[in-house]
Order: sequence, then structure tokens, then C-alpha cells
Amino acid sequence: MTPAARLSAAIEVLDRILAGTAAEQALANWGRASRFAGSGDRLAVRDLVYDALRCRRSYAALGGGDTGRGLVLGGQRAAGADLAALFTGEGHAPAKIAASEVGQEPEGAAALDLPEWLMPQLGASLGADLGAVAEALRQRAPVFLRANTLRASRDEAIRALHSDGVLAVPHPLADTALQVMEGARKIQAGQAYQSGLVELQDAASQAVVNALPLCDGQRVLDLCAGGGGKTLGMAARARLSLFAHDAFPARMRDLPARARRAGAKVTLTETPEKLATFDLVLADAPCSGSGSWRRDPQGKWALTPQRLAQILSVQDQILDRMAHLVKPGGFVAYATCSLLRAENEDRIAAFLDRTPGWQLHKAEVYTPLSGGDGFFVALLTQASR
Ligand SMILES: C[S@@+](CC[C@H](N)C(=O)[O-])C[C@H]1O[C@@H](n2cnc3c(N)ncnc32)[C@H](O)[C@@H]1O
Repeated sequence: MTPAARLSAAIEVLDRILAGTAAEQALANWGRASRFAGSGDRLAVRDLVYDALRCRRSYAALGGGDTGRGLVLGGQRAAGADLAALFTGEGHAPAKIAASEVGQEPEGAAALDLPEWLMPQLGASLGADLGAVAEALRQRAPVFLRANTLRASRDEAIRALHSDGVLAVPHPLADTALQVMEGARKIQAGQAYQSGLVELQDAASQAVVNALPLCDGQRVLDLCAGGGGKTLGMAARARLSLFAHDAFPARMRDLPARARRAGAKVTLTETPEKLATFDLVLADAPCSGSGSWRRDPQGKWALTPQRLAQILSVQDQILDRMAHLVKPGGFVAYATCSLLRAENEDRIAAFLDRTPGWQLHKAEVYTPLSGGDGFFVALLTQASR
């Protein structure tokens, strides 16, 4: 495909996404219908689409419209591309640029590529970091791996990755974290990944696990385990009796195979109350995902005030449930990948207000400015009498 034909393909995919199809689904549909597209074409179209979703408001302004064409034109303008050479209307190239498509410089929240309605909340949550965090969310996320210390040290993992053609370097957010500098596309077929020496996991996600007071012999529950990224991270930090639960058990489908590959033992449960009590209960709670909007930029535009209100209510229910699952003297660990105080500090304050006898032990906040996703983790204990 020519560079111009790739733009046309991105326009088509973006139009489907703007009409309501999930980004991955829209890309997969286009891929199936476009047998002529090679792997380089597919990667290029994916990058164009995700870049446009991350920068949707500013590209829409620059391109003269919140449409597939407007976003792609805006993206090309932002990149300083030779528009006359690309938008020729010849062959598979997009149509020539009309006089009405002059576009304009984005301002305010549009320039930051943030939803208008969230600006007050984001401003209150991030303070002086708002602009820098917004800029980080406009960029592609780095690729991070976790060295699985059940199988290898971080240095051994680096060497094994090198043999697979993957260049990875230690990242300061966590003692297990590796940032992939070259060869990211070779990771999953490589020996290091296949033999469980490394897992794909964001660096701040690893830092959250490192913040937990885990030690050998504890009974630990991951209440919102999902694919089990944090479950497996915990398994590598101490010899635990480790249990995993999720309100949607199908989301844990891959966890047994992942645990086998990682050399970890995890028991899946649909009824954690029957197994209580636990020394530590972690909930990596459902949230706005605002800390990981680089990876899921569609989420940035899908969030609404109504959806956020529902999420806050589920987070409160999860905190209350955790308090009943933990043994006296144990820890509740509440985490989100959100940047919003409403989902983080405010949920903890509300829990402490309505639950006498509990106290905050410590809380950590990570933003994309430290390299990984935005994350929050709070540890709660029952106050000693
Ligand atoms: C942020 S994801 C977890 C990601 C996972 N911890 C990881 O590191 O790979 C949140 C998970 O919470 C689950 N969930 C949603 N509501 C829940 C609830 N009320 N109780 C337990 N799990 C819930 C979702 O199905 C989802 O898998």
C-alpha cells in the first residue's frame, strides 16, 4: 500500500470507530477485508488510527471535522506532512483537500486532547501537572515487561530477551520492570516470554504490587483479578496461598495457563467469602481507566458523568466487601489505574467515614510522568484498639 492508501484505510477504520465499533474490532474487520495489506501496512494503519484516537480533539480541529477524514487530515497537518502529495484523489489516495477543510488551531481542553466535562476534575486531581500529563496521554505508551523472579532474575531476563532480538533495559519504577527499547514485536514469539521469564505488564502496575506488604505464608485474595497481571506479580514476591476472583469469571479464562507458564500457583474462586479470612485482599478495581488512556484512547471519549457515577458506586461496594474478607490486623489494598481523586483519595475518605475502626496505612500515586501508566494504591488496616 502507498502511504496515501494507508491514510484512506485509516479514514475508513476511524469512521467505523466513530460510529460505535470498538477500535480492535474495527481494525480486525478491516484486516480481514484487506488481504492485500502486508504486515507493515497493518501496523501503519493501526498506528494512524490509535494516534488519531489519542489526539482526537486537536486533530479534529486541525483537520476541520470530527470524522475519519478530519482526524487523519488533522494528524497529517500536525505532523507537517506534504498534504498535496498525499490527498490527491488518485488511485487509493484520499480526495483532494477542499477549501472548507482549512481547520483551525485547537485551544483549551481541545489542545490538551481531554474531554471538556472532565477538565475541572482533572485539574483538581493533577494540579500543575495537568498539561504535562495530558501531553503524555497524547503519546504512544512504552512497552514494559516484568521479569518473573519465580523463573529468572532481571539480568537473566534481559539476556534471554537479547537472544530473542529484544532489547530491554531496567526501569526505575520497580525492581522487576524492564522497558523494551527495540524488538517489541518479537516478544510474544520469543523464548523468554514463552518460557515464563517475562510477562507483559506496565511498570506502574508492577510498582503497585511492590507497595504491598507481602510475606511468605500469607493467604492473599485478588478480588478483581481479570487476566491476572497483579495476581502473578504477587505470586512472584512471596510464597503465598493465593486466590483469584472476578465478578466476570470469564475474564480469568487465561489465568491458569499464564500461572503454569509463570510457575505460580493460584486458586480461582467464585465464592471468596467461603474462603475468608485473608491476610491481604487486593482490589485492582474497575475504574475510568484514565491512567491508561495512552493504551485505550477510546476510553477517554467513552467516559460520561453517568458512567463515572456508576463506577464510583461499584468502587464503594468493593471496598466494603474487602473489609469483610480481611482478618483482623490484615490489609485491604485498593488500587485503580485512574488519575481522578474521585476514584482514589475520595473513595478512601468515604470508606473511612462510613467504616469505624479503619485507618489509612499508606497511599501511593503514580502518573504517566514517571514513565508508566497512572495508578493509585492505598493500604488500609483496622486501627489497633
Ligand atoms: C482493572 S481490571 C483488573 C486487572 C487485573 N488486576 C490485572 O492486573 O490484569 C478490573 C476487574 O474487575 C472486575 N470487576 C468489575 N466489577 C467487579 C466487582 N464488583 N467485583 C469483583 N470484580 C469486579 C472486572 O471484570 C475486571 O476484570
